[in-house]
Amino acid sequence: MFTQNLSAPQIDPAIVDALSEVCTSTLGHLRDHGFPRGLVPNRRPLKFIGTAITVRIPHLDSTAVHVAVDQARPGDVIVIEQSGDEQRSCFGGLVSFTAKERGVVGAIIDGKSNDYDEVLGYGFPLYSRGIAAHTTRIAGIEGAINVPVSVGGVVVEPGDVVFADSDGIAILKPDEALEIAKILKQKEDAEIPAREKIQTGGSLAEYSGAINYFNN
Ligand SMILES: O=C([O-])CC(=O)C(=O)O
Ligand SMILES: [Mg+2]
Repeated sequence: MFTQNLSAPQIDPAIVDALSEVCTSTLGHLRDHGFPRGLVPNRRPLKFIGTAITVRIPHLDSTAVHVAVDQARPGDVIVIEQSGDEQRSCFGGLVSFTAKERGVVGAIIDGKSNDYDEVLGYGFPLYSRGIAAHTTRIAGIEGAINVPVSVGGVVVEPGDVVFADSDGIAILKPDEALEIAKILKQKEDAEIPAREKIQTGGSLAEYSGAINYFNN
């Protein structure tokens, strides 16, 4: 069975601008959910922020990936669940080439990727569970586009904000993203005077508060 829902509205460009100033791991200091686990980037440095187009495929059949990538919009991120099959690749050179041509800014694949050198040559950034020669096929079995999916233990809904950089991936809701970006910027800016103080003999443990736990 194939399901195809319309793509969700795209995220406000102000979200992309605000998040491009900050790091995913700054959010990691502040909360514990929304970070897909076990996925690795195909290059570093890397950074992309965009609107999730989600795809769920069964282990063998990447029919829905090809259809979704064809229909992607500039600024989208393709987010793929492989129904628990982490070993096969559904995303190689031609899929990456097409995605890039459509203006897709990156991909998150809860499976492997292939055509490593070719994808690198296109400069197309993606996160996956690594590289594999064992791939999916166009088998016409089943698949779903723009349904909630699970990647690296995180539920991603169509229209969610995908915020990825060299440190990892964070999945945000559009209505929280601007406020989060502001908090992350404040936190990162606070490190500027801290670095200056440390250079002149100041204490890291005092800055972080760690010292408070060692005062006997
Ligand atoms: O065709 C696929 O599904 C994967 C692949 O090798 C490519 O994208 O070039
Ligand atoms: Mg190929």
